[in-house]
Amino acid sequence: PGWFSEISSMWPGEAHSLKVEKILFQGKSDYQNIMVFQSSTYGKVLVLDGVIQLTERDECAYQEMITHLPLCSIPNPRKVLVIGGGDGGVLREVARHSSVEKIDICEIDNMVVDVSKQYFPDVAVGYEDPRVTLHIGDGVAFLKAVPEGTYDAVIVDSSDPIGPAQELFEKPFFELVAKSLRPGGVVCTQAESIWLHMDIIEDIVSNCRQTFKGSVNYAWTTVPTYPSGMIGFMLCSTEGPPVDFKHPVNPIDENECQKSVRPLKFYNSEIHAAAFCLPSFAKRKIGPK
Ligand SMILES: NCCCN[C@H]1CC[C@H](NCCCN)CC1
Repeated sequence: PGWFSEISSMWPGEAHSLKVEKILFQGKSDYQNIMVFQSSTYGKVLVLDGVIQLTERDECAYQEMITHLPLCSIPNPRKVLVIGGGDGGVLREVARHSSVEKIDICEIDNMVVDVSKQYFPDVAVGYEDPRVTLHIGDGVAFLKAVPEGTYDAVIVDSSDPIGPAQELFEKPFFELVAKSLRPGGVVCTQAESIWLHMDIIEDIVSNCRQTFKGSVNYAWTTVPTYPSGMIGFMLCSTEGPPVDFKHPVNPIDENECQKSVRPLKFYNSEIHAAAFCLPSFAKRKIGPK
């Protein structure tokens, strides 16, 4: 009874609110405050330090796009690394790709994993796949220990630059990601909103263009419960076999009902291509040169 409002200095002067039926969990990990509540119209909601991470109703848009934009852009992804993504939703989506043999995930906060398994079983189902290995720790330290050229794809499913994920938006991290990828390997990172954080995005694009010598593209999707109703992604590839992110070479059929979980709710090949179309104000600043 009452309302949750997502008030943050990262989006001054605005706040998205959700009607609360019941608070289900409140706790504090070594890194952040964690809350779960039952909303009236978006299912259960996961909140970290007052910022909405996912809701049962619209998490499909984010988890499917951040996963299939990179994985459908290369012919045969085999080894995949997820940085962050402790809720398990990205793992659920990576598991749809039968070519994948190994899925490593490095999440800094074990409480996020435990809370997701308890309150969001349809999201945390990703942990049940036998190809998954969970590493609890800092993504930068993990990448420093990874042999060069290990992964075909890296997915950086982070929270926002204020908090534990701060370093995942800086150049040294992008350089470590580039080293961990094989030639023609791909990375997809959570890349904020062009309505709210164009300055941050310009820095990210600049750092990526210096670090990834293949292609660098910004894509986006709608997520009703993220501020400004959308979220972007940086799609980059390392030097090597060229990657054309706008044309998925490895399509995943939205009706393909593999042994794994439910059919895709959001992603398909048309929306993959459309995701790279930018409004003019954004094209000028972060569009292809
Ligand atoms: N697996 C879901 C994790 C969600 N990642 C992020 C959670 C915070 C959210 N803030 C949006 C801020 C405005 N761009 C972005 C996605």
